[in-house]
Amino acid sequence: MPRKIAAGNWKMNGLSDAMPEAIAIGAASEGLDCATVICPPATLLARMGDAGVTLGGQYCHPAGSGAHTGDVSAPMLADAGATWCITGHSERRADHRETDADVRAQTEAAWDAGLTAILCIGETLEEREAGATLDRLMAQLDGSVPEGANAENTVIAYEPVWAIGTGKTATPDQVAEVHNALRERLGPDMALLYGGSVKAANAAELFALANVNGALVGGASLKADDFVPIMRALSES
Ligand SMILES: O=C(CO)COP(=O)(O)O
Repeated sequence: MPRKIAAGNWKMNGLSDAMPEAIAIGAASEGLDCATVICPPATLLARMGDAGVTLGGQYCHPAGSGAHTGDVSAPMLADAGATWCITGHSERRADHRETDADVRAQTEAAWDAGLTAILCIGETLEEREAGATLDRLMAQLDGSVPEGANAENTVIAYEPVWAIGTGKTATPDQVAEVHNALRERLGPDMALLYGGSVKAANAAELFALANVNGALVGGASLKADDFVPIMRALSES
């Protein structure tokens, strides 16, 4: 059985006054039948160690250290308290021109530092409208999932690019079609998360789908009042 995971991606949001949100999320996560992971900006990782929530990075450089100004490595994330790391988020693929090969190298670096990777894939609206969704996703898996990926070291997040931050959640049918194909491809044990405008109002119907094992949540993970109902819906699913 795949594990259930409610993951929050805070993206480039969060100053030190966000600590009470993390603490409230950590407190609410106790006793739930799912894992809760918050991926804050790197600047908050170390100080969120006491919040009682599992932590992840949002990206890691393929190298462990070196002359890479402004970057953060997987060992640094682990040193700051992270045990997870997002790789291949579409915003990084777009903003930083990260390729599948880059994502693959980052994922290997995350594993080497003992981090579990949340590896993201997703199609653009153009690709969906061209009927190329599954081909695109399978190509991303081919290119970015390293040899040796398993249910312990890797979670796959399906995030349609057109559903991120737009309020346009994929329909349950659209999510089911993709997740069923991912399940067939990746085997019975790997956790498959959906991401893209997940909120309390749509979480339960997404988690009711057979091959949805959780969510990677952006905007609705920033406040405990928004995220905790999503965590609870997953726990109860
Ligand atoms: O990109 C996402 C999570 O990684 C989804 O973001 P939103 O939940 O804000 O749409």
